Amino acid sequence: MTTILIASHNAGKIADFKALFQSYDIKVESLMDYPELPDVEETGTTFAENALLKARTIAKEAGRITLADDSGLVVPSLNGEPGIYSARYAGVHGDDAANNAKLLERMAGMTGADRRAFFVSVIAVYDPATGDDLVAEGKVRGLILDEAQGEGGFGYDPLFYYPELKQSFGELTLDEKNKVSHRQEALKVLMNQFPDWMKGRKQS
Ligand SMILES: O=P(O)(O)OP(=O)(O)OP(=O)(O)OC[C@H]1O[C@@H](n2cnc3c(O)ncnc32)[C@H](O)[C@@H]1O
Ligand SMILES: [Mg+2]
Repeated sequence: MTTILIASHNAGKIADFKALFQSYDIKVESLMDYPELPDVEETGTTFAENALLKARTIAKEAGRITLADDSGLVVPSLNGEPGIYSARYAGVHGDDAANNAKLLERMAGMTGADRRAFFVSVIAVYDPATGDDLVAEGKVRGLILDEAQGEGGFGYDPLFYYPELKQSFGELTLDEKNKVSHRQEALKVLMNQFPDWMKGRKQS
């Protein structure tokens, strides 16, 4: 079976990809499986720059085709916050509870259309043998709730209300989220546009 390396330490994101890649019959490995690989500092100013930075750095270190996702929540009424800083919005990287609390605080008093938000995922793949890369983007629109709903998912999922299903992402199962999420859309675009890339190449 083909295996793809995902340049991520985020358990929630990795779980999303493991499930998403099942339909392509591709096995997923991540930085959790390779503690010797470095942490990549996200110094880019856009999701795409950071996704490419992570994919390229790890691909070169590992000597393998590598995929990275840079993603986040964008709230237009907060001028795009938390955006590329989503994982470290409240200061500590990966502290979901603190990030969610900060978001609610920043949105206190906002109602109606001001609570609109969207998730973005930019996925980059890099081939260290050729220097080729691929980039694709997905988005999903929703509203930020006044308080958390549901225990599922990760990150901002319990605060992200998805009107089409009348539930928050935190209330959805992994499979339900993976049918509509920004991440599945980005991956679908990537796989449709470049079928040879991951479908055809034999890894490991
Ligand atoms: O860089 P890696 O190691 O992949 O892990 P990370 O958590 O730092 O990942 P990002 O830099 O891409 O930051 C993404 C943040 O955006 C938020 N986020 C992204 N996708 C999400 C999703 O599907 N559900 C909820 N929150 C999400 C969440 O706070 C993530 O930590
Ligand atoms: Mg990160």
